[in-house]
Amino acid sequence: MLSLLLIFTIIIIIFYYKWVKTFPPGPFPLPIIGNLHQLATASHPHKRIEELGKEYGKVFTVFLPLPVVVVTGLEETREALLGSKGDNFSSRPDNPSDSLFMNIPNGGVIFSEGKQWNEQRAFTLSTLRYFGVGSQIMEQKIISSVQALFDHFDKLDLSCLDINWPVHLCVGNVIHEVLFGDQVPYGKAHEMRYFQDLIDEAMQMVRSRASVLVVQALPWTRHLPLIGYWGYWQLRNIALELIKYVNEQVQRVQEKDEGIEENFVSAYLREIKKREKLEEETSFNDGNLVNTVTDLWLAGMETAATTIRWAITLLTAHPKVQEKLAAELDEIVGDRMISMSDKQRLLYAQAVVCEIHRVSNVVTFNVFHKTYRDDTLAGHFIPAGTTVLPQVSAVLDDEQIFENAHEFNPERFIKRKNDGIELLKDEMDKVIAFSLGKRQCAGEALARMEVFLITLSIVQRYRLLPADSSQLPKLNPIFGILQTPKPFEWRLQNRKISKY
Ligand code: HEM
Repeated sequence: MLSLLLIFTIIIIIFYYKWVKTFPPGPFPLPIIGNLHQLATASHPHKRIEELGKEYGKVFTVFLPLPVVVVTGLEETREALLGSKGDNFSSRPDNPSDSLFMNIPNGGVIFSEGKQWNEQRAFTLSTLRYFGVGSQIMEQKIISSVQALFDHFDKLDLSCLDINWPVHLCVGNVIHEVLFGDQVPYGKAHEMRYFQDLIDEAMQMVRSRASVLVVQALPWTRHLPLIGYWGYWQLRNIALELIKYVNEQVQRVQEKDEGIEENFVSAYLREIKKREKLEEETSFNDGNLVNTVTDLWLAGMETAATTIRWAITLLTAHPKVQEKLAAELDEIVGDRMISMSDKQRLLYAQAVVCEIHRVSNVVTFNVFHKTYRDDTLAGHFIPAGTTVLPQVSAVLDDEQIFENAHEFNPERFIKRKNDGIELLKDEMDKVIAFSLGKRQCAGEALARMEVFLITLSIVQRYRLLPADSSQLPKLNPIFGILQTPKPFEWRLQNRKISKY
């Protein structure tokens, strides 16, 4: 009996390693746990992934314990996500931690796939455009949020303050207005503050708990006591609270509360009615409305706000870059409000903002993709249904692409000539912070406008200094779902009295 069991186990192991060989090579996996032991014990799993990329090439497989094909090279990411293969690499795997924020199965736009995703994404992009993303209408919304931030600063002691929360609310208000039609005044933002703290708590849990990784790898463990609670249900409860807030906002729009302008939710409600009349199968319904809006609210607030916090941190740590940037703003914009139409003349600012996106590198792990059918990548066979991780953070950090990648150096995107400077557009295109192709960030145009206008408006108005002049901000990040800067205390010095 024992020898039969042994033979059976050996056969299973032989088949396991034959199956392992059908994927691109990577670190040696163990049966059952794959490479989990190598990643779960790393203090920063996404950095460990980057290191593996150096060992095994730009396309390799880690078993968690199911295979994940990791792509860490720029050319390989372009091959997978752009051109003829782009469609095939655009599906999403069904993963319990990715569905934490789902209100209905396959709901929303970030983690859904197939026809439902197609419909939600197309509607999201066209509605964001309709509400002015990429035009002066959105510019006005952003500037009015910046103005509210400055009015708030005017009431504070600027000799020592933590700008984290005010900046979050400034960015949060832009997406709040797009989605729900109004902004939240600084004096009445207790509820938003509560949700911000809740999101921070969730990020902290994901960062510090091995149980989260265990549930992600072995979804059935979420039904076990303790591991399930720590690794899934506690996070799910936070997600449900956030979904409940979005639900209340949707109701406010439905009941047409006073002061609410035309917004994403009202456009979505109209779309539901339109599709009902057509009597065709559709993913537009109340459940998906809440799901898509939750996706946009969370993705739209956290990533852009964190990038702007990085901008402020990096510019404080690099006073020469800050002063050069302020000088360009003085020369080209002067005292008036900055506008997107200034962008083409603000060449140094463009290089600085591009370097901010690269160095802040906020998305630690990209969202998983999945292939629909068999394919190849960099000469490797990739079977249908394989989970693929286009690890954009590894590209932004790659020393072979960006010399001295760990340094904040906007000059890398600039060619100096006798009569001025020229931007190195091909180099800037390598900063793929928003990923590429069919799944490329749906809020990219909005995020770029926010980071550009908010960062530059702050530098135009204030000199960013450390509250304690003997201490510059530390640049080693806190790793979590996002890579965030460490808390810091600032002194803001008015460069001049603003005229707007
Ligand atoms: C600096 C800020 C931002 C960064 C760095 C960023 C980055 C990303 C990345 C890396 C992805 C995953 C792409 C992939 O699957 O390969 C993504 C997806 C997404 N982002 Fe952003 N994002 C930012 C801001 C925003 C904003 C402001 C919004 C909303 C208005 C937004 C909405 C989305 C959505 C809806 C998706 C899912 C797209 C899909 O699966 O079709 N993001 N973003």
